[in-house]
Amino acid sequence: MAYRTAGVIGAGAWGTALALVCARAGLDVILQAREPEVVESVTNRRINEAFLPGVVLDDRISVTSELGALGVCDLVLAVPPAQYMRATLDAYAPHHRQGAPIILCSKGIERGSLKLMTEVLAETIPDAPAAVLSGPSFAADVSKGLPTAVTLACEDAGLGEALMETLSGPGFRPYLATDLIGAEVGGAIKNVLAIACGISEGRGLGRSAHAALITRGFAEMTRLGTALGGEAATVAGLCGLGDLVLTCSSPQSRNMSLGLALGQGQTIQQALAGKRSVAEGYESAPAVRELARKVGVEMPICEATAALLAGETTVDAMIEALLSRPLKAERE
Ligand SMILES: NC(=O)C1=CN([C@@H]2O[C@H](COP(=O)(O)OP(=O)(O)OC[C@H]3O[C@@H](n4cnc5c(N)ncnc54)[C@H](OP(=O)(O)O)[C@@H]3O)[C@@H](O)[C@H]2O)C=CC1
Ligand SMILES: O=C(CO)COP(=O)(O)O
Repeated sequence: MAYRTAGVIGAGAWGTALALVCARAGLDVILQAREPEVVESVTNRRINEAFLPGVVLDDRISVTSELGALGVCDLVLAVPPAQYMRATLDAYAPHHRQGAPIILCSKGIERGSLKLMTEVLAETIPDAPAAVLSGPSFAADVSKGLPTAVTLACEDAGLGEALMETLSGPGFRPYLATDLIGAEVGGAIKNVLAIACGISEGRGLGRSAHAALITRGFAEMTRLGTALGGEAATVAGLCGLGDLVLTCSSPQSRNMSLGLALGQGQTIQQALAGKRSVAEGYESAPAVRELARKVGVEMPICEATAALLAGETTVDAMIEALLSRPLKAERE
């Protein structure tokens, strides 16, 4: 089918950047924002001052506070912070147009249930065809039209191909996958690892430690992804390794910059004070730790980061604990 109208749920930086991607691909877009201030800013000034300042939005994008307005959409991108995905989809469910695919674009694991976003979707809007869009993609870069490549995962390869073609544009290249789990795990875990890399950077541990954290972190991500039924090859793609490299390498990342602040000696309260934007690694870390334990997967970097974020340890004790772990074979 030809998709004409896209709905975007969540007008944070990423939802707004993805609305631009859809508009540039020739779709009419309805962007749903929870906050009246965002609706006002987009309606009257054509910018999202709160979450993506300085970027003029395409005329094809209209904004609404009403989830019900998305009932006419041929496809929907869900982009709230992961911990709000369930409540958001529950509220949207009665309005959803039968058969319209939902592309999950948030990166995280639900606390409490320890569920991935596709599982949350299956429990809230069970009939909706699901896809996952994830990869190295800063909203600021994408909104400027800078070249970006992401993974688009969909179990129905035909639908995935249609979505890939619909969303692609000169600066935006989705690559197709069929493994939803691998795609989701990569995006969720890289945020926790980026906090760890930020801590290392903030503490001045050097580039060698940074490379070691990325590599051993990637091993953790792969172990969890495969234990949950995902494929190692997916985790090694844009949605996993690609996003890990991006997020761990740039203070432009909210997660890495949170880690930087912690490594430089700020408390968590100080590091998060006054921030409206979400650091998903902080939000998902307890769920990642619990899930790893539940499925019996060793994830020492994520465990240590979760412990620090929970106030159970200090930066120095965290580093000491990681460096004094028993020596072992690299492939274990
Ligand atoms: N920013 C980026 O570069 C990228 C972000 N992502 C992912 O996209 C997701 C959204 O992040 P991002 O757009 O950056 O978010 P931002 O930090 O820019 O904005 C915060 C978002 O939280 C929403 N929000 C706040 N409180 C609630 C609530 N109670 N219920 C529902 N929504 C709420 C806001 O919605 P509202 O405006 O309606 O208040 C807004 O969309 C995250 O999972 C993130 O990891 C993925 C790739 C890139
Ligand atoms: O997911 C992202 C880039 O792919 C954005 O990372 P941050 O949420 O850490 O800013």
